[in-house]
Amino acid sequence: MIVINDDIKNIELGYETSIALGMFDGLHIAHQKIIKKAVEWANKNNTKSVVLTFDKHPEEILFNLNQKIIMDNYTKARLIQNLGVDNLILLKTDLDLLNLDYKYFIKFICEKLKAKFIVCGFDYRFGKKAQGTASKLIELSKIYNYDIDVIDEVKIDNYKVSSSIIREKLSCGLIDEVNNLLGYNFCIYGKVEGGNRIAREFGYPTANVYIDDNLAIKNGVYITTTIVDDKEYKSITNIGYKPTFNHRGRVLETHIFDFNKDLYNKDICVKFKKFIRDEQKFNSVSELKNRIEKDVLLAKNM
Ligand SMILES: Cc1cc2nc3c(=O)[nH]c(=O)nc-3n(C[C@H](O)[C@H](O)[C@H](O)COP(=O)(O)O)c2cc1C
Ligand SMILES: Nc1ncnc2c1ncn2[C@@H]1O[C@H](COP(=O)(O)OP(=O)(O)O)[C@@H](O)[C@H]1O
Repeated sequence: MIVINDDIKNIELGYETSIALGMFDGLHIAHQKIIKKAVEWANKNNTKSVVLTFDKHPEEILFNLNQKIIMDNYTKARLIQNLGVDNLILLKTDLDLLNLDYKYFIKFICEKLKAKFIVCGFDYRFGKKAQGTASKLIELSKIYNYDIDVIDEVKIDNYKVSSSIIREKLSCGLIDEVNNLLGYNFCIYGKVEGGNRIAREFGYPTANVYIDDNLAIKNGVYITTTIVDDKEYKSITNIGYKPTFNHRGRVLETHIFDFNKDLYNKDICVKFKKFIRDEQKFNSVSELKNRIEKDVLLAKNM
């Protein structure tokens, strides 16, 4: 998959495309439905599939909010790649982009990205003051000569599947419900970096991945599995700031069961199954070690 992260003015593709439009935070089942349509159309019509999205949440820029997100762009890109997409375009998101007239945005999609098929969700909005809508895309399809599909609201157990509901549930540690709405196990992809090398001394080495402060996931300890080199292992994972050590920066730390290999610089994927407890400040390393022992026992027996 080719990933383009640039200013809209600099982007142009040299072939006809089938385009999925959306923010796609979480890649939940409705998002997957939209993207799969674009991939199917591209395969049938011998064009390339494109996911066109923003590199930052528009609300963060428009309202200067510290907008919580389900996943970072790295994880999003890996999941989109797994759906068989040819190109991921992450538009550089600033006020200039968000203030573009919606007609300019459609012109860009048709002329620079050479869209022959466009698919989006029923509530997709774009352009200045969110004036661009699915019905405007339908209207303009005759002028620009592209096919269009608009995906209806998807519901599970009477819940509307939406990124904001998933964010809310993630921030409460409700992983079962999150996984149900996503249609897969919530996961974080990242590269393993070095830490303080304390954990191996007390018997629980942890692969460290530094993560965004604005990821919605609740800090704490989770039962997980970790994928290393395409193999999936059982694991236990802490997310947070390691208050026992006055650590700076938010980190995901995963201890993989029955595993003993160097993981530095490796790309891993941690899949979340269940929240066990909040992260705590312990008075000593031995208290922390005792608690981790209990967590591990619990995780192994589940
Ligand atoms: C299962 C598990 C639970 C953890 N719980 C906490 C916790 O409650 N509080 C805390 O400060 N650190 C917690 N940690 C993180 C440890 O502090 C961390 O692994 C240790 O400081 C070693 O860091 P290092 O990888 O930089 O050597 C936990 C780690 C694991 C694997
Ligand atoms: N079972 C395991 N789970 C996680 N990491 C492991 C495991 N076995 C070996 N390792 C290696 O040990 C490193 C973690 O050890 P640790 O003492 O916590 O060091 P650091 O502080 O640099 O993370 C991992 O990055 C990985 O390279």
